[in-house]
Amino acid sequence: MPARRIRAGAGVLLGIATLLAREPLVVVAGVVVDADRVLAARRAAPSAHAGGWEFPGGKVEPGEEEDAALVRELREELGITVRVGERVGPDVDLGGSAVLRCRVATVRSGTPTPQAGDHDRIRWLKGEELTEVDWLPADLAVLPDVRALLAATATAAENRAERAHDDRPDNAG
Ligand SMILES: Nc1nc2c([nH]c(=O)n2[C@H]2C[C@H](O)[C@@H](COP(=O)(O)OP(=O)(O)OP(=O)(O)O)O2)c(=O)[nH]1
Repeated sequence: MPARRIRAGAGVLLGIATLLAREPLVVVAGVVVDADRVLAARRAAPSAHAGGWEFPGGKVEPGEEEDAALVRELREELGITVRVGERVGPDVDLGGSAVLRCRVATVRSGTPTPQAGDHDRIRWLKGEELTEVDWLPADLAVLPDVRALLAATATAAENRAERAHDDRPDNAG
């Protein structure tokens, strides 16, 4: 093989290796919604984060899909099985080449209950209650998008209820 082609191939490999090396660690967190409310969890550990409220989740392990990681974390931490949906808000820099990435989730089974000592309280919050808890700093960047999501969900539910009301035979014009 000519030296020029070997050098080109090595360059491509180096480029890929550099890109992989720069891939940040993703902490995937669930914006678990139920109608017009979202689930918030208070961290019990480690001490640097204890007392701070967050969207529950954890680190995506090497080779693991992001949504599978979120399903695993919420099962371990809260004993629920979730369906994972779209991303919410921006990736938030956590320092040390890690980012917080939030995804919508809905509960398929179970009732959220702190399991593994990671959390000591949970709350279901409406949009107007989001400021009632002391969020971890990174999560503040996601709150406007969470508020918008809850507002959109509430509007969609109202529209569905109105349509159902209009469709009832006794309301037919
Ligand atoms: N899960 C989660 N972590 C957050 C949020 N906001 C925030 O700054 N973090 C930080 C706290 C931690 O330093 C890091 C996530 O670590 P973690 O302890 O939840 O992850 P993990 O369950 O995989 O941890 P471990 O296996 O290493 O114990 O991200 C958030 O909303 N959810």
